[in-house]
Amino acid sequence: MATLILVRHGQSTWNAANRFSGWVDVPLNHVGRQEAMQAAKKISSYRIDVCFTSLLVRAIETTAICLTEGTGACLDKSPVFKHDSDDPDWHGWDKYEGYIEQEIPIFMNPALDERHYGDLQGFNKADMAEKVGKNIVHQWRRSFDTRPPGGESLKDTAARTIPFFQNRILVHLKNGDNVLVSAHGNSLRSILMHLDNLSPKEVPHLELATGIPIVYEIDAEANITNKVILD
Ligand SMILES: O=C(O)[C@@H](CO)OP(=O)(O)O
Repeated sequence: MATLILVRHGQSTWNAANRFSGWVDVPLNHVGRQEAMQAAKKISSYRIDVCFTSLLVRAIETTAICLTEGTGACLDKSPVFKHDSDDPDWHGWDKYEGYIEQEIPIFMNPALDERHYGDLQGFNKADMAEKVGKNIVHQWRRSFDTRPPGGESLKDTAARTIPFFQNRILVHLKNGDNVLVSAHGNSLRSILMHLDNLSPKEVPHLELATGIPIVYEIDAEANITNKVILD
């Protein structure tokens, strides 16, 4: 038996500004770091053996905060990877009581990057809906096989996330390793569609909140025996 924890990164600066992000490497904002902290507390009772995340800092930073076991490490210093090195208060993780003894591998892979939003990246979602129509924007954002202009559909995203899940993540779960995956709204929607066996008609209704862990219990034959959303 193994545990798979999926968590969408905390709120980013462009989530707060309602802008299409995609592959634009925007960081968490203060709310997002607090959300990641809350996620860390919620999952602190689980042993994490291995992590997978994307190459985008909002997911990487969420992973790091999730591994602090809810101690609050690094919160006031984030963006944790861009702290001011001559900051007199900063001297690394050992400053925090939540220092983790266990070494946990973190694999960062572009297969888990958010869906590419093509020509929409950077634009405000409400403005775009005003310009081209709410239904078209909803199709771009939530349908399975409608591509945003110059971008990826959810189907395109699944074409990279599902093979990665099957070839790189599932092997750990079958070995009994507990896995944390911190990624993005749509890269995770494509994985949940696979795990929950959702149809292309059902998946447009699937929404993932920022920073809310979704926990699956998986047996040695890779069957899902339980699912819980820690909201
Ligand atoms: O802008 C994005 O990259 C995504 C996730 O934030 O937005 P949406 O939820 O609209 O697909």
